[in-house]
Amino acid sequence: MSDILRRDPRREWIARNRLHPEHLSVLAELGEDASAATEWMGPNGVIRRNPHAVGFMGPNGVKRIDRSGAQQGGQAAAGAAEAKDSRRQVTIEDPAFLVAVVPDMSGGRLSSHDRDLLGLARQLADADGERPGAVLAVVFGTHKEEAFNEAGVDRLLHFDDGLFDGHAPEARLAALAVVEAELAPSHWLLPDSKLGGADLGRRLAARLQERPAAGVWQIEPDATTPLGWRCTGRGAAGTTDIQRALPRIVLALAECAEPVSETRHAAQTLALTQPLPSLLARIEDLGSVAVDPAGVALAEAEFILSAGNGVKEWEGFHHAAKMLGATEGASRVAVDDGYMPRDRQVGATGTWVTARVYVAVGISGAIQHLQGIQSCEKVVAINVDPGCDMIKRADLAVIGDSASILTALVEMVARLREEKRNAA
Ligand SMILES: Cc1cc2nc3c(=O)[nH]c(=O)nc-3n(C[C@H](O)[C@H](O)[C@H](O)COP(=O)(O)OP(=O)(O)OC[C@H]3O[C@@H](n4cnc5c(N)ncnc54)[C@H](O)[C@@H]3O)c2cc1C
Repeated sequence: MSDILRRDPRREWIARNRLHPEHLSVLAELGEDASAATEWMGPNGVIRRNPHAVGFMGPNGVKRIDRSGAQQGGQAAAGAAEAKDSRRQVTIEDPAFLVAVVPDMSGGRLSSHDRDLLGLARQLADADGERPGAVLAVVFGTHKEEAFNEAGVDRLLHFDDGLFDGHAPEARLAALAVVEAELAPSHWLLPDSKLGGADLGRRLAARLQERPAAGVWQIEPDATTPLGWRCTGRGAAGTTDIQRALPRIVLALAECAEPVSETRHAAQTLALTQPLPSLLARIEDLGSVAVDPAGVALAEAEFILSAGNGVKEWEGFHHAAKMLGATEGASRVAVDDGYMPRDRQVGATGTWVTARVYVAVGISGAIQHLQGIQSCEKVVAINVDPGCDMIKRADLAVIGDSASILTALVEMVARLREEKRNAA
C-alpha cells in the first residue's frame, strides 16, 4: 500500500465546524477527547486548532472564558508541550542539493530574522518531493543556540575558531569561499540586516562575481526562470517592489517566510575536508565598547524596561533599570504625567521598538502601545491585573505590585552577582 497521506477534506471540515452534527464523533475519531480538544494533528501532519474549545460552561449554560490567565497559561503550557511532541521528524539522508543559510546569530542565538530565513530556505529545499534538498546553516564564532533542528536546519557547519568572533568579515568571507568550492550550494541566503548579513552577503556576491537579489521578502516558483523561482524585493530605496528571477545569492528581509514550526530536522554536523586559507586580515575588531543603556536610542535597544501608569515608585524603577542594564521606555500616560521624557515613549505615536526582551511594568497594553512592541522577541509583563491585554500579549507574566516585584528582582540580581563574584 502506498504510504502517501490521503486527505479527507470533508472530515477535516467537520472537525473544524463545531456546529456540524458529526463534529464530536469526528474529533473523537481523530483521537482526541472532543470536549477538551484544542489541538489535533491533521492528516498531512499540520496541527489544527479549535479556538472554540477554550473556556468552560458557566452554571447557566453560557460559555465563559477564564481571563484570570490560569486557564490560558495552563493551556499554553500544555499546548507548547504537545506542539513540541507533535513535530514531525524529517531526515534527509542524501540531499539532491544544499541551500546554504548564513544566520546573523546576534547575541549567539538565531534571531527571528534568521528563523524567517531558514523558513525561506525550506521552501527552496522542499519544493520537489522527489528531489529533496537540505538546508545547511553556516555559523561563525561561539553561540548558545540549541534548537537548530527545530528551526529547520538539516546540516550544520560551525566555524568556532576565535578568528571568526566579533566583526571579522574577511575571515568569514574566506570560509564561505571554501564552502562554495567544496559544497557548491544551489543558493546562498543571508539576512539583509545591519547585524552583519547585509555586508557579508554583498561581499560574497562580489567574491563569487554573481549579482545578488537584495531586500527580498517573497519567493515564488516560476518555471520560466533559470533556477525555477522568481523573487520580489524592495527597490528604489524601499519605495517600490522589484520582481526578478531568483539568483543564487539572496539577501532577504525579516518576515520573508514563515519560520519552521511543525517539523524537526537532523541538524547533523558537517566538517570541511579542505583547510581554511591563512589570512592577513586588514580589519581588526577591538571589541565592543560598553555604553550606558540609558543613552541607547529606544529603537536600537536590545533590552527595555518600560514603565506605565502602574509604576508608583519611580526611584525604584530607575534603580531597577540601572541594576539590570536595561534601557528605559514608557507608556504615553507615564510621559504625559511628566515622569518620563517624551523620547522614551513606546508605541504608535512614540518609538516602535525591536528589543529582544521588553519588560512592561504596570502597562495595560492599549492597542497603540502594543503596536510599538510587535517586533519584540520576548515580552514580560508585570501587572496587578491578570486579565489585561499586556498579560495576554506577554510570553511571561508576573502578577503583582510593580514596586515589590522590581525590588525582589533587584535583590535577586544582586545576590546572583555576589555569588558569582565569590565563586570567581
Ligand atoms: C491617538 C492616540 C495615540 C496613542 N499613542 C500611544 C503611544 O504611542 N504609546 C502609548 O503607550 N499609549 C498611546 N496612547 C494611549 C493609550 O491609548 C493608553 O492610554 C496608554 O497606553 C495607557 O498607558 P498605561 O498602560 O501606562 O496606563 P493604564 O491604561 O492606566 O494602565 C495601567 C496599568 O497598570 C496596572 N497597575 C496599576 N497599579 C499597579 C501596580 N501597583 N503594580 C503593577 N501594575 C499596576 C493596571 O492594572 C493597568 O493595567 C495613544 C492614545 C491615542 C488616542
